[in-house]
Amino acid sequence: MVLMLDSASFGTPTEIVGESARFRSLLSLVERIAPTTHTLLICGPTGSGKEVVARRVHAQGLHPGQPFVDVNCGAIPENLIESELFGHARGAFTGATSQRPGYFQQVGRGTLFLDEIGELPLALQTRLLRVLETRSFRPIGASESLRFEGRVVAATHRDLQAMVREGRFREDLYHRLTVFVLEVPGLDQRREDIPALVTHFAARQPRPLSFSEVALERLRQAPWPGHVRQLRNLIDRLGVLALSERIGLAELEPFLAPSQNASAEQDDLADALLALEGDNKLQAAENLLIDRALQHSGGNKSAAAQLLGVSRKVVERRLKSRESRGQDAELLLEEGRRRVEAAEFREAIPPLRRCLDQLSRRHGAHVLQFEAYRLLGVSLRSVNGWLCAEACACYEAALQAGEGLGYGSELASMQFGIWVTQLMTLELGRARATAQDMLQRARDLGSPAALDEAHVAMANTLFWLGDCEEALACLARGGLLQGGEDEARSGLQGFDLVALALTFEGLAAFQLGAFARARQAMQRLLLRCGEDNPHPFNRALALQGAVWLACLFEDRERLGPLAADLDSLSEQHGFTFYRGIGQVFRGCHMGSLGAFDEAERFMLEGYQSHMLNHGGRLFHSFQAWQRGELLLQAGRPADCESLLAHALDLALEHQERTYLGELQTLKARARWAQGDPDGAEQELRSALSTAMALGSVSARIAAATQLALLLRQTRRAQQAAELLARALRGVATEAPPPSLARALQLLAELGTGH
Ligand SMILES: Nc1ncnc2c1ncn2[C@@H]1O[C@H](COP(=O)(O)OP(=O)(O)OP(=O)(O)O)[C@@H](O)[C@H]1O
Repeated sequence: MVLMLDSASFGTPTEIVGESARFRSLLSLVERIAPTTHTLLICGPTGSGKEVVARRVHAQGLHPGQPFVDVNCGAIPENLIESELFGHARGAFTGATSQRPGYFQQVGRGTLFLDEIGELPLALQTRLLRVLETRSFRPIGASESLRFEGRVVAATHRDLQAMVREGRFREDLYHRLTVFVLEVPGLDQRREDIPALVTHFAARQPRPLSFSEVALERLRQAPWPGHVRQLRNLIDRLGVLALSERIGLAELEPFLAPSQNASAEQDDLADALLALEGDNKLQAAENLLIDRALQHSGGNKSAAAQLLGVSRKVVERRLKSRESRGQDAELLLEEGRRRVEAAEFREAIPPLRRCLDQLSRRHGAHVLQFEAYRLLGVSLRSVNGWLCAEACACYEAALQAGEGLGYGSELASMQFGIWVTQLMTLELGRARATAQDMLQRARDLGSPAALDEAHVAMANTLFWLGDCEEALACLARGGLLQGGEDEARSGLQGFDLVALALTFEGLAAFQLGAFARARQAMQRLLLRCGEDNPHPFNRALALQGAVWLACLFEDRERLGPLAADLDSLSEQHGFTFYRGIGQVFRGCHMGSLGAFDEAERFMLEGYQSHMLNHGGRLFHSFQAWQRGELLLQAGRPADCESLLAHALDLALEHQERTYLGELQTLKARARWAQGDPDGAEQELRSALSTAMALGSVSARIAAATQLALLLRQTRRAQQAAELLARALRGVATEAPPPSLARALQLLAELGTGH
């Protein structure tokens, strides 16, 4: 840890060199952000100049006369870091003989530079977040909180986003820190700056050096994996050791070649150490060294200590502290498990986080790590809902730790949890990859329950990706289409997989124009919706499928009661997502009765409060289609068009293709209603080709019907008849939905010249 309150800290601008376009644009960003109080994150490779930039921010900030406190989060021993940051009251713990102000207090209104923020243990990340949110902190053992008046500038050379995904960095803290991010480019990104930097460092030598053009060029071309710091070190060495003050290629080469080889080897070694498991690489490297020395010495501690160049006592102390850390981790895990078993999920989170912190420094602790990540994932999910990204990251970490430990079905369950989150957040590409892994895992396990679940997951994902034919084929491959009325297949999670399979069978069949089959699926779902279904969640699943199909078939009589039933059942049992679906369909029903305002209110409430606010975006295209329809009918075509434009963007961005044709058709109708038939015609033609490309018969019927109406209105009845006839060719007319009946009616009218 370095604590610096040097002269540069109090307003003297730190010299900073760099003329390249990339560096100049960084400096101009600094100039704009510095005189604010925003928290900043500075990213860039080690030695690129992150601290120099932080000092520049301070110097150009609102309080350059206040302290600049430099804290290296990776270098403070973990047991001291809390008291170093927050300070402590007298007697707060053994050895706290006097009160001590922490850095948050020492910094006053100045800048607290948290270097290597990625090394901060999870428990302290939580505390830091709280300080940033409340602008106050409480020293250990103190009764009163103090106000934090300074500014936090954090820096890291790590990929914090990846750490968030791995559950090693808190997502909420990440978002708090990344409102403003300054990227310091590595030296390889701005070689133009090398000559100026060389001149700058050369001038600071006891004997100022000068460089020949070729020598400068050689330096410009050389690799600089240690960036500016490595360059500065080289010039410093030249300053002391070069025989002449004028540096040509001959003087330079001996310093460059061997030192670069040596430093490259050291870099390789350091990189290998940085790739060790766990958060605290220093601790991991130390463990590795001690273990290796003990191996060489055949377990003799004195001989190992000699190899390490320390006393035997040091080796013993380190081994002991490692042992006690291990015991702590087991106790913490035990406490976490007890809490989870007592459904005290919120209380289970802190001990589990601490446990994982400790385990991260231990090798081969996969069993404990698996269990701790699993329990933490369960707890986070219970507290924050299905869409909690941190919970998902915990499941992913558990999956990694548990691989090869023989926890087959537990891992499959966790993978299902990950898939649900990916699906709900519309990461459809990743959801498909996860479903694929689930299929493979289920086959390896030889578990029919896991296999059923994986097939349903894959079919569901394929449906949203717009591949309805493949979704049906997948259900068939999984043997999920032949089930009788009372068939019960519940997978590993205990859900009614038959209800889900019927839902996606019905929806996919509808899109493919197999309307009789879709109606049959709806009938079978209706049988599972009744009050006699003893499992509320399974009832909600069946209701969801039935109400959705009733809406597609414009079956008003069923739509209203089913939607109300789904809404109240979900409210009663806290099924947030299904509550949202219930309300959207209630809106659809009210819209069909002409109660537009109330319908819109229900739809907005359903989608925004119960889905979007919880991070769920699935169902977005369907609800936008229905809400757009409502706006159009209510005489608000401009609102309809802008809603649809946004919905189309989002759907395309996420590959959510199922309802693309419907969205495009509706957008075209909105344009037509605003007096732009040419624009509408173009859009309808494009909707028609989208529907063809996706193989969506229902979207094809909708687009062709509208286009035929438009052509008829613009005196091209012949063309209209041909186009519609072509579009309807081969469509099965058995049990048609009203949309097909209307299309057939129009075709008949066009044929008879009406
Ligand atoms: N643009 C610059 N102008 C002048 N000196 C610089 C510049 N960038 C870096 N330096 C010098 O290079 C050395 C390394 O810079 P600094 O400590 O800011 O890097 P860093 O990215 O914070 O490194 P780390 O990730 O290891 O903390 C320092 O001696 C600093 O003075």
